[in-house]
Amino acid sequence: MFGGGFGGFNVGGRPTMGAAGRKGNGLPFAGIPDDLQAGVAKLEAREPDHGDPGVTFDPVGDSGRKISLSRLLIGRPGLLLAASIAVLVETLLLQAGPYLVQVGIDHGIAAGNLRVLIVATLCFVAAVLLTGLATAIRMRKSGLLAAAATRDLRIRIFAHLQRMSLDYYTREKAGVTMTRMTSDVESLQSLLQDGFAQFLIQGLTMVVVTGVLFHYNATLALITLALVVPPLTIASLWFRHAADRGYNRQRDAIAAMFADLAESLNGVRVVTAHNRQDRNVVAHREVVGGYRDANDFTGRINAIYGPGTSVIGLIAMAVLLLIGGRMVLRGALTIGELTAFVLYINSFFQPVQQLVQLYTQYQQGKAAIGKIRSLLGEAPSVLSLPGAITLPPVRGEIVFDDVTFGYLPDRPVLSGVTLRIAPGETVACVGPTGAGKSTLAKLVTRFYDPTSGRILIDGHDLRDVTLSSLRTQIGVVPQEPFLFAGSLRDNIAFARPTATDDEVWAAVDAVGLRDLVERSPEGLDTPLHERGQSVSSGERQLLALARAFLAEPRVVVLDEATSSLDLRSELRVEAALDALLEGRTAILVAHRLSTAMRADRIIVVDDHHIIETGSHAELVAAGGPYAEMFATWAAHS
Ligand SMILES: Nc1ncnc2c1ncn2[C@@H]1O[C@H](COP(=O)(O)OP(=O)(O)OP(=O)(O)O)[C@@H](O)[C@H]1O
Repeated sequence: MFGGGFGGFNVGGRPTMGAAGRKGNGLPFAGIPDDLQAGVAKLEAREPDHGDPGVTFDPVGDSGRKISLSRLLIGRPGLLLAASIAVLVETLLLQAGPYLVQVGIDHGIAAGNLRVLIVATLCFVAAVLLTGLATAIRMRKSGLLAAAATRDLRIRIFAHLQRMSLDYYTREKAGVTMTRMTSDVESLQSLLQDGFAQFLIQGLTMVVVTGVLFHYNATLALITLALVVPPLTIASLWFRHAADRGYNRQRDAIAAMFADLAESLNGVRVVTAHNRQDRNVVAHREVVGGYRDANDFTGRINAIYGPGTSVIGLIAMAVLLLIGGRMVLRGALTIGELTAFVLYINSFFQPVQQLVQLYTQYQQGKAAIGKIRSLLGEAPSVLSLPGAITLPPVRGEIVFDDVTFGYLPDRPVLSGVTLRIAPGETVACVGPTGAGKSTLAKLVTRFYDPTSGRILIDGHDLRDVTLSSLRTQIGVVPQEPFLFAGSLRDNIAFARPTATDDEVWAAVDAVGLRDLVERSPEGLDTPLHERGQSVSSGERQLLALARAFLAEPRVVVLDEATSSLDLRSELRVEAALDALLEGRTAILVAHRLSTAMRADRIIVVDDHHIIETGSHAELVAAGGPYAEMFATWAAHS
């Protein structure tokens, strides 16, 4: 849309103010000149219409409608009906060929009637042309059906992933999740686009051909079926069983391959720095080997089943040539009928061959839909309860009431924690590595729910309020700030995309980033690279603070970055922090005691508990663990 091209945005299909028109950033936007209006209208008319996806985001849960292949198919009844009619016409017309050959031979050639021969030939050509037309219509309609169904499915999976809680992402590898969205959805798409239509065509062809065979000669038809049906049934039952196993194995192998690839790509810097490339290649060879084995297995079973059914068919054809030929010699069958019979038998076996291929495709689709269904069936562990209320604007009192929590049920990280943070108070949380400081912060933002006990904000249990109303009032600055590919402005205004330029600049100024923005070639519109690779680590921290500042939360939860900054950057971050925390309730997970010292109160977390609490001066005077930590720190700095 125009929004993308001009950096502006689009309301109701009309371009509105573009990037160039934003205050303090180049020339004022004067609108589209009259002489360009016609061109713009033309371009707009050519913009693709993506239609209504029919999927809305519900933060509480998935629509709950179980997905199945049949539901995906009947989701667009109009398209399905059109495609089915086209399939019917296509199949019937395809079978007209051998009949017209028989008429041409018996009533044209054998009877010496050129007119009949010409009419039969013309009918043949007409049938071929009409078949082509029906095929084109069928492909178009089923293509549309597949594209629409998989688009909806992709949006539904994406919405579900947005809803999932953090424990899901800890448990599941990103690559496996990516497989659901890519290869799984794609195998469904190819099944919907071509697979089902082919299933219908080939199945219908077999029925029509069987009828025609009986019409020509019931004895010969019975002999044909007796010859082919038993071995074909046995072969198909074996194949079905083997293919089920094979395709599930293949899907798992693809997921493992994606998972390994995604991890290597995400960790490329560490891999390079630690010279792990060769070992990674060896490890990847293992997973790719697993995928090769899975493919090899399915290839082997296809190689047995495909040619096996071919051989059955061809032997049957040879036997029928003999039996049918004798009937012709006895005068019980005409040559034309025998020719048509043999041609029809060929069109009886071709569908069998095709159905083999389709069965494979069907297995893949079924395996894929099973995996997608179980993903969609997984409920987020943290969700807004049915009666949850909207959290009214808070003063910012936070209470931990006898809170126990562990990522694994039998391994508590925090146990019986009780703590009250007054509105506007800044509490720093210190303690040894792995003591549970970040966990405490994650509980306040309700990334996880306590195993027992309650966390209250202004007297409301976090579980009794909606997640969105809670999180709009809590600003989170994570230990490793994540920046998205997009402009500086998009990243700063991430939590409040509707913020005005003045508000964005105020946040920029509050964290002392004006220099960076003014130095950047396109000011606030300067694009940032994926994950903020194009800015320094200190700048990333400041941008994260600006983002939290702009969101104007009542409560700030800040997990201090552990990366060390030079003195100047550290002073800038500290000043930015002061601006952000001013007048707000704050929980700081402090990795530097210099940060902790600035807080109103310090809590020391160790051994699953809060072991000390008080101001810096009080704790130093108490001579406990904090005083010890402080003495060590002071001696080394
Ligand atoms: N997602 C998780 N799943 C399982 N265990 C986890 C998870 N996150 C953290 N842990 C474990 O919980 C404990 C507390 O972790 P936490 O991140 O709260 O420590 P911390 O005090 O913030 O440490 P640091 O100072 O290193 O940031 C650690 O033993 C850690 O291994």
